[in-house]
Amino acid sequence: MSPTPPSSVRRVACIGAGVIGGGWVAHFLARGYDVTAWDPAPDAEDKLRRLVTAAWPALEQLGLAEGASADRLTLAPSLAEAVADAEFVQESAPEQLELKRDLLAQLDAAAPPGVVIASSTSGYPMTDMQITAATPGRLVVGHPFNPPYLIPLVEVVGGERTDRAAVEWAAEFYGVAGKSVITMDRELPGFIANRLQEALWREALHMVANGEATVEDIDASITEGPGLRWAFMGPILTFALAGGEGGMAHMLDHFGPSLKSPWTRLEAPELDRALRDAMVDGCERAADGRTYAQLVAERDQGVIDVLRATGRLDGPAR
Ligand SMILES: NC(=O)C1=CN([C@@H]2O[C@H](COP(=O)(O)OP(=O)(O)OC[C@H]3O[C@@H](n4cnc5c(N)ncnc54)[C@H](O)[C@@H]3O)[C@@H](O)[C@H]2O)C=CC1
Ligand SMILES: C[N+](C)(C)CC(=O)CC(=O)[O-]
Repeated sequence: MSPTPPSSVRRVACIGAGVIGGGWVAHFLARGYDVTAWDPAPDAEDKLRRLVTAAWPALEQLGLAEGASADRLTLAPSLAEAVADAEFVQESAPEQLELKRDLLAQLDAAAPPGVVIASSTSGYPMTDMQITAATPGRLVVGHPFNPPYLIPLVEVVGGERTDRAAVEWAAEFYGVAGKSVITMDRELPGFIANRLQEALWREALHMVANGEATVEDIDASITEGPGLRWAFMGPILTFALAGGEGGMAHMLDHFGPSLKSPWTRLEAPELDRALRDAMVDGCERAADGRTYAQLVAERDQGVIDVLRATGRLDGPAR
């Protein structure tokens, strides 16, 4: 597969430098890689450098790799120049299927042979994105979580035409680069975590649309409730404890019937203007005057505190 073993990679290209591409750039810089970025927006370089500057204090707290420096970021004038000598490519362009198809085909044409190209897509199966690429075997999904420089998880999965070796190479590379990897052996829309998040998200939208709960109530129901447990113990093992000494068996026998009630609605609500406005207004109230930059700094410190408190600064919890 790739001409470079995962542990020898030094040069990474990040294509698309918005919220997630910029987060990947910050992560790879902090891990000591040389990073070349490309983004067609005229103000992309300013925004990217601002994002990296804002993230750097958090990254310093986590501990920078030897030689890591924000000065090792280069903005390339073209897509082809960005990937010309890359040893790994991370694509983070907008979530539009046609755009991703064209872009991945262009990246495949321009990147050195065998170099693995990963897409940050939040839910498209690679099978649907790789159809126009000349050598689709090296295209994988590497789905991160916001911000990629702090949230360890990456979900790795290939498409029908992806070589198994590319999936294995990507999983190993992300591990070397400090990520916590789940490798999936089949494609699911939304992968694992977004499928779960979407269920919660849909229920939240229904509650706001129907005036059943406010944005603030919904957020507090997670941060003051199950979210505290989920930071270190997953939802399934957590629920096993709900069965007391009887564990999951008692939990299912006791609460299984309520699954049929059902508590959830799970059909996507109509995202009409009224619901959109209610969500936006609710978030403004919840932000309570804090700017985007203040919220990012608060979130970053919160994630670091949780990682530290759960002993995960040096690797994933197991
Ligand atoms: N925002 C999030 O929380 C997460 C997003 N993702 C995925 O990451 C990808 C990027 O999303 P965001 O960073 O949120 O979007 P964004 O809108 O913040 O950034 C997208 C960037 O792509 C650039 N762009 C536009 N056309 C392009 C092209 N043809 N080639 C390269 N770059 C192009 C834009 O100028 C912009 O800077 C999407 O696939 C999304 O699903 C994945 C995990 C979380
Ligand atoms: C909102 N989102 C669906 C793009 C989020 C993700 O894909 C992962 C995350 O960061 O929660």
